[in-house]
Amino acid sequence: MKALQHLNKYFLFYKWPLLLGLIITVAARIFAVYVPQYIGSSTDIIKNYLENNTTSIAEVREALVINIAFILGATLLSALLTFLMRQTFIVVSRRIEFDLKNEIYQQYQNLSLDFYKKNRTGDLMSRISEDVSKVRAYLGPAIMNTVSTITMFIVVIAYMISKAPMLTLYTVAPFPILSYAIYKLSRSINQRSSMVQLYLSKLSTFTQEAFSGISVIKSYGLEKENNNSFIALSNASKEKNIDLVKIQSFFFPLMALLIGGSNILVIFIGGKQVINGNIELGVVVEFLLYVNMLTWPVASVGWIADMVQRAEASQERINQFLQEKPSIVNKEKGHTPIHGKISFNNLNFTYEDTNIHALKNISFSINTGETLAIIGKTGSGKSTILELIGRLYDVPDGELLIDDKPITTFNLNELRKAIGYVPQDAFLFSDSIKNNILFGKADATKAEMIQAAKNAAVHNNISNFKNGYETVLGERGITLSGGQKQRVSIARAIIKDPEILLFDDCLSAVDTETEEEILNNLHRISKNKTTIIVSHRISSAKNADKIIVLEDGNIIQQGTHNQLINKKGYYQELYIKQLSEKEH
Ligand SMILES: Nc1ncnc2c1ncn2[C@@H]1O[C@H](COP(=O)(O)OP(=O)(O)OP(=O)(O)O)[C@@H](O)[C@H]1O
Repeated sequence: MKALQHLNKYFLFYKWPLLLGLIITVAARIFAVYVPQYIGSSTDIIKNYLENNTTSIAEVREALVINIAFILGATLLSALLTFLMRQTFIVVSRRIEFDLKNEIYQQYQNLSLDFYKKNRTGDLMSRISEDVSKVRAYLGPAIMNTVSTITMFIVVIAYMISKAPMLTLYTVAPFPILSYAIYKLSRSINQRSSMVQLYLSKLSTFTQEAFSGISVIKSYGLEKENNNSFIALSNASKEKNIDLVKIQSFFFPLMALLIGGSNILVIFIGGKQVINGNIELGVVVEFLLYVNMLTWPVASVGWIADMVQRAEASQERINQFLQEKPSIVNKEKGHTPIHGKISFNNLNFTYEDTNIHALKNISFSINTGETLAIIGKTGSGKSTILELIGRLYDVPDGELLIDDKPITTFNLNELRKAIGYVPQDAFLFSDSIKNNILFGKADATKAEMIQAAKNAAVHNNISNFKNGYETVLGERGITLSGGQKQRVSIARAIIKDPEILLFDDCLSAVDTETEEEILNNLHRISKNKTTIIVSHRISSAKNADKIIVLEDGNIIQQGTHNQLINKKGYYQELYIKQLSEKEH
């Protein structure tokens, strides 16, 4: 139960509704207990009338009517209170579920990039959905049923003992067996339903992949093979479902068997006591009703025990993530204005997970308002430089200075607000183009949005869509071409009007003419900004104030375009190669 202690703060927060729920539950159960008493008493009234005939039929009728009125009243009150009981406990459990999901999501947002590298997306999703659901089952049904069962037990058993102690003993004797049997059965059912869930998620992952990659499947003519794989998976899933149904079918027969056993005991032992004159017939009737009334709570002890165990395991998984500390810590909460000078001094960087030494003894500097181009073969460390400037990773070896101060001395939020970053794989949300651009600045005006799109040379494309900026992208909407995606992503960075602009090979999918147009626009709007352009193309780099050439994590050349084309080396070779490609 240690992991579940995390939920205590929520219990404390919702203590009043929970206390109310407790009072209501106790009251509901007390009223429910009255019903068998009146039924038992009515049986005795009829029995006495039939045996002795001392009372008149009018008196019997009157006594029965009073009893029926009490039965009705107690049932109605108990039903009303049971309704309120659910309203309090279940509603509180839903509220805590909501709070817990928010807590987890907020933690996900705070955690650094390395956390996402270490953990699979499916795992992140299942902890915030399935695990929270299991914890919710503990918060709602489990606690509600526990309170209800305990109350019912105390009230009913105390009453039964006061009426017929021996008969009570015989009546409750099979209960532990019932609880244990249901516990075992619930465990088995839950294990099997976990398997069913697992196969369900395998099936949905499979179909999702198949649909996303449908063009590959079709172009390779693999429809049949794909279909067969689906059938195999689907069959396995069906088997798991059948396994579950088999064990589920035991549930109600087992309950019926155990209730039947208890009923027989009550009739047998109670009947003997009635014959001996120890108790009235009405008591046997009452006990029969109590047995049936207690069966579900008794069964639920086993069910709840399993539910709590599962909730405990789930909460443990949730706590694991909640206790993770972000590897990038914001030490500075105050205002730290950024101008945009960036310096790397003897910087080394190794990715912890792969142990790849991505940057080796890197030193360069770029002043506010200047443009730096980074050229280099694939895997040479270009993106890593940009990620370090965005402080997606911290640098253990060497210096990374912004405005001549260590990057860690800046308020992390302000640093990231000061950066407009266009990643290599332009990611757009399944939302309208407008919202995708405004992601960079939520309160931007329409004119600002259009200007950003014009600067990114994508305004004309967007205007040609039927719904213009309202065009929805992604699964529900249209698919943009690679170049269009890149340009919307550039517009998103530009609209932010940041001090530092980082472009990671984001012009690779646009033609050279459009590239030229965007670069000219950037040159105009980034006069006071620091701009870094990562590219494989000389055309993107040639106008930069400074160019560095990377190879295998080392700076192998640096200078201006004119200096570098006149020096033997990678840049000159690339220049000649791309020049001749252009001419052909
Ligand atoms: N998140 C990561 N975790 C581990 N290793 C990484 C990670 N990102 C990059 N690397 C490795 O670091 C090296 C440099 O990668 P980087 O992405 O910086 O190169 P790049 O020059 O931008 O390449 P490209 O032009 O293909 O984008 C590569 O060997 C790469 O495999």
